[in-house]
Amino acid sequence: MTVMLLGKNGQVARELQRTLLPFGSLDVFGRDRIDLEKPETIPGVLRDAGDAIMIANATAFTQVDQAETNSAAAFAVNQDAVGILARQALERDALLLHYSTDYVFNGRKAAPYVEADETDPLNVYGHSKRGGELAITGSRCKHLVFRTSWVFSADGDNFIKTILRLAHERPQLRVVADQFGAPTSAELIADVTALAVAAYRRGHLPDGIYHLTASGRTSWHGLACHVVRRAIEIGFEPKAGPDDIEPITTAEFPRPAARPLNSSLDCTALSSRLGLSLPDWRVHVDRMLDQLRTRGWKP
Ligand SMILES: NC(=O)C1=CN([C@@H]2O[C@H](COP(=O)(O)OP(=O)(O)OC[C@H]3O[C@@H](n4cnc5c(N)ncnc54)[C@H](OP(=O)(O)O)[C@@H]3O)[C@@H](O)[C@H]2O)C=CC1
Ligand SMILES: Cc1cn([C@H]2C[C@H](O)[C@@H](COP(=O)(O)OP(=O)(O)O[C@H]3O[C@@H](C)C(=O)[C@@H](O)[C@H]3O)O2)c(=O)[nH]c1=O
Repeated sequence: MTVMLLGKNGQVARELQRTLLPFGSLDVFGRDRIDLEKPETIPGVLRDAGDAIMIANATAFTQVDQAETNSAAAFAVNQDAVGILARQALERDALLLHYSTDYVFNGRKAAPYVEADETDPLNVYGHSKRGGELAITGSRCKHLVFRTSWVFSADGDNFIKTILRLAHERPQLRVVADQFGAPTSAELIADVTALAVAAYRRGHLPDGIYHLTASGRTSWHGLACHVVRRAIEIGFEPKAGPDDIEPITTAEFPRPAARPLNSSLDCTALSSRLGLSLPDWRVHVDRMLDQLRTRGWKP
């Protein structure tokens, strides 16, 4: 019983190497084995690897601003490769696990987004990820797609580490305070993925797209202030404290890619089916900071 996992060193990929183990022997495909910017090479590589009961795709072109100028790579990895994986899953009758993003929405809804809400991505990354979703749902393969948001882990590159670094370099920071969402740990995503797969196998969870984030909401500014405050409490010594982080508007921090103002995802569909209470976003942020401290991580 082989589980093919695409992605090796990514935030979610690393955690899935822990939580998918009970479902079969893991065959991990890093960039060295499959380059998803060349989607046409995927069928050959997977054929040589043999059969599988599950294909988990934790890869993506995740550099949101770079996607604006390298849309060919973003669409190859986030859409075209995903379509090929869906066909591979269908041919093998394997379950395809896949991840998508809050950035498929335009962020203009006042309330948290539910799965059935209309998508309307604002940037190339969001368009390419929506393309990946459609490639799966249009393929008739067995699938679970989890839309998540603002992902972090102690191993990965993410906003939290960026803010810790900046706070150690500069006495003052400026961070947007009008984009809202739920910071979500790769650990939580991988844990809930395993629960979802188990429920799927028991027939308790149908194929589909599900929202999966931590609970609660904050802005990037709220997250940055929390991170710096907590970091000081556990012994980091940044130059900037929480009061030195200026709240600014999106317009005051121009970036190549537009980002949604409301990134909140309503996770009721998944949590109610799994009988789960998703933890507040602060729980795993604090855990990650503790991990960094214990490891002696230097910002
Ligand atoms: N990061 C975030 O804030 C969010 C992420 N998501 C989604 O969650 C999923 C996981 O994201 P996350 O773990 O944060 O991503 P990371 O950026 O941490 O990791 C990206 C992964 O994609 C792989 N990859 C990228 N390009 C290629 C390529 N050309 N060929 C082969 N492999 C490639 C990398 O491979 P290797 O390990 O070999 O280097 C790595 O495993 C993605 O679908 C993403 O869209 C959704 C919302 C927020
Ligand atoms: C570093 C920094 C960022 N910002 C702003 C810019 C942006 O609006 C916001 C987040 O910045 P980042 O570029 O780190 O995050 P970004 O790459 O937009 O993060 C997104 O990644 C993709 C993969 C997803 O799917 C999304 O869910 C989301 O996590 O914070 C500041 O205001 N000040 C700063 O010093």
